[in-house]
Amino acid sequence: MTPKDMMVADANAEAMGIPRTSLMENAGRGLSQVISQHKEPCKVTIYAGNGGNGGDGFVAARYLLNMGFEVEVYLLSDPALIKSREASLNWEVLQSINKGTSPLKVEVLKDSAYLHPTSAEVVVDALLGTGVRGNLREPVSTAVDVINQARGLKVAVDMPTGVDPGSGMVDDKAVRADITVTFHKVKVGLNIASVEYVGSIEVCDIGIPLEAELFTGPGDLLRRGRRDEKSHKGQNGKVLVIGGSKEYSGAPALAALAALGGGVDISVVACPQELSPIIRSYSPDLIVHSLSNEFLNPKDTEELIKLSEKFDAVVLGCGIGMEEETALAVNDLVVEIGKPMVIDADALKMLGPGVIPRRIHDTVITPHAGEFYEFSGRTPPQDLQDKMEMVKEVALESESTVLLKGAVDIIAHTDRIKLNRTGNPGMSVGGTGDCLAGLTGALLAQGHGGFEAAFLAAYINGMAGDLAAEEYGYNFSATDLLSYIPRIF
Ligand SMILES: NC(=O)C1=CN([C@@H]2O[C@H](COP(=O)(O)OP(=O)(O)OC[C@H]3O[C@@H](n4cnc5c(N)ncnc54)[C@H](O)[C@@H]3O)[C@@H](O)[C@H]2O)[C@H](O)CC1
Ligand SMILES: [K+]
Repeated sequence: MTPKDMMVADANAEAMGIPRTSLMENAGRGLSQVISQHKEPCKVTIYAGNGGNGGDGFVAARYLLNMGFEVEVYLLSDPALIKSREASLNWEVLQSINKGTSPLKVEVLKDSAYLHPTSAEVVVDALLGTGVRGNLREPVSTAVDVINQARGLKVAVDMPTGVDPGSGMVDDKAVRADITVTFHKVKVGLNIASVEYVGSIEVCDIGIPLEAELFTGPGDLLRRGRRDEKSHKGQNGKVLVIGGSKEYSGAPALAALAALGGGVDISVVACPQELSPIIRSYSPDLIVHSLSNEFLNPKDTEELIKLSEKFDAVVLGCGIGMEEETALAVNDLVVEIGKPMVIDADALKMLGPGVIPRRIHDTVITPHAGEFYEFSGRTPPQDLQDKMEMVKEVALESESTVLLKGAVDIIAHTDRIKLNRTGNPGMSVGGTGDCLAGLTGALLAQGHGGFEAAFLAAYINGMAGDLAAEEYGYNFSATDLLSYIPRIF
């Protein structure tokens, strides 16, 4: 997993009720167990940084003492600069252990000049883990040299300090560990980095449940990038919504407004001519592009393909209707539009098999069970596991991300799968699916890949529905839901 995946899993676990102190406790205890499996009680030196990695070291020190080890802990930072509450708490615990009765030495080394070689039989690198940024600064940098010069067994906590947890690259120098004890899952950088740094890898379970990764949670919002402080118009995404028909003028408008709630700078509805004054009248925030006729048809395709070039993502299908000519246009547009695309509602029923695989850009399809059947010819089974398998198969066959909407949304792409359980029975009201499609388009336009855009949109849309339900019970409309979307961000 990437460092970001780890941050998300951690935050989702916390939202599930598992305190960060428990995760750190499990990490430190796991680390001490690995050490005790390799060495009889002896002298251990722990070099600790001011982040969570150092915190794991503080916890391990406590367990090692209980096992009969002699422990010295060097904190390479001002204790006032310890980053997290859980690391601070564990630092305080070390202060309260009686140095007279326990073979423990704790020292603060703010300056590399005070670092000396260690003769300990085990040397622990608890300097930096997944929170490392940029080149190693002092005194951490010198501490890496001291660890590498030591003769004892070198144990790295989570990552050898100096190895980038995402890329596995070593810029200047890194700890050359004999063993790396990593938590929950192997970080991608460990798999890429040379074995001379990583040594042998031991994965330690710290009690993060499967659900913290399988289900979306508030931690997933950490996947969003920061908005550029000097943003100019258009930089945060432009979405084109193609939809609308005689019966359905609200659907494309809801999708376009949801895209604005999702943070894009520009959201345009392209709709049949006779609808455009109606859609314009809904909101001054919407830009409306008139097409030729009373329904989408092949006469419009060339114009739409050209228009789409100005956008970052396209949402196709909301309220588009079921005219035969519309189906012809939809089949062309899916293949010819060279942008990430969300395909929703009626458009899904019109696609011939194998049309989507001819696209080169990310595609997300957002069917409910009925549309899923019309698109794939398969009825989603009741059993969740079986349903997950089926969604995965359809995602593979259609070379797209499939977001099957339901009480539990299932989102699949290649071998990846996510479940989303935000939302409530009030969301069976018409239009909430259009909001979801528009939101997904917004996230695609902002650079998220199809899979991530889809599961984030499902989470956010459901959360917005849950806020609406808090206010109105289940008697809310899609317009009510819309107004809550920005709050979730
Ligand atoms: N993710 C989990 O579920 C758990 C993680 N644990 C451990 O915590 C670390 C991640 O903690 P974090 O505080 O985010 O990061 P670091 O410990 O790596 O420290 C960041 C800290 O270090 C300083 N710093 C950053 N870059 C540099 C640099 N180039 N030179 C010098 N100093 C640097 C800066 O002050 C940062 O704030 C994870 O790896 C696990 O070991 C848990 O305890 C268990 C749960
Ligand atoms: K480390």
